[in-house]
Amino acid sequence: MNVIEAKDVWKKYKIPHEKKTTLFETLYGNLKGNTSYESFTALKDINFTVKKGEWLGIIGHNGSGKSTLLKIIANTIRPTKGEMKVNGKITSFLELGVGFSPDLSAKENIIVYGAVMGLNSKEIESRIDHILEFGGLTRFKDTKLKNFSSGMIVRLAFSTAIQIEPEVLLLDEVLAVGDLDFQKKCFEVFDRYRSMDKTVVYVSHDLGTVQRFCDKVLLLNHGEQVGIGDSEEMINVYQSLI
Ligand SMILES: Nc1ncnc2c1ncn2[C@@H]1O[C@H](COP(=O)(O)OP(=O)(O)OP(=O)(O)O)[C@@H](O)[C@H]1O
Repeated sequence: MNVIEAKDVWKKYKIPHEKKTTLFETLYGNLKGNTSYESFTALKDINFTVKKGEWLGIIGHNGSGKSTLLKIIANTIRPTKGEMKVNGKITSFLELGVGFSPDLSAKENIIVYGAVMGLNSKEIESRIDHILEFGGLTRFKDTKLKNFSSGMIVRLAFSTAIQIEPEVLLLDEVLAVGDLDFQKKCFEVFDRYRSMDKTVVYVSHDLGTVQRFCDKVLLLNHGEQVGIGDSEEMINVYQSLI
């Protein structure tokens, strides 16, 4: 069964030409209607499928369109052309951090997120301690998120996401924010996910983990799909582009 299906997906962004630095310039420019836009194509004709239980890696240089593609899968942005179909309860790592509220404590954010993901209060309660422990954040359970470092927020986001156990998980550079201890814990979870038939889309510059965990890899270059296939083969193609 295909969990994710991308068909002829294109994404174009509109980039304003003039740089407006003040509110007056922005309003005045808009009134005059003289803002000109340039179209930038971030993704060109992307096609792939991901089956249940498969791990798809997405690799490519900075700006090649990886995060844009992940956002389209997560349905936070829409493709300009084409179609992205997703079957299953999806947790986007990108969205998760964004959904957190800075004025709530770590514990309160977990409760809100769990409720949004459809868990009842008993199910949430039983997971809170483990989530905080996994993220190394037990001491900070009553601290408001606005007092967290960006790394702590990402750790809380990831720990919450994996405990909620989504069917499809989108991961963007999760390991980049953690220390070695956190990375080790992530690998344990990744191993568990692989044995549990979870579907994962993993965007990373860390080619070692991509090769270790992904069944297949999509290589992007300047928004174009260079290829999709065997992880080792695609990593070799990527390295030959450098
Ligand atoms: N909202 C936006 N408006 C205009 N251009 C954008 C927007 N978001 C992304 N882009 C452009 O689209 C291109 C692809 O960006 P994207 O973030 O998807 O790349 P990436 O492969 O994830 O990069 P990185 O490896 O640096 O995270 C970049 O050139 C970026 O500047």
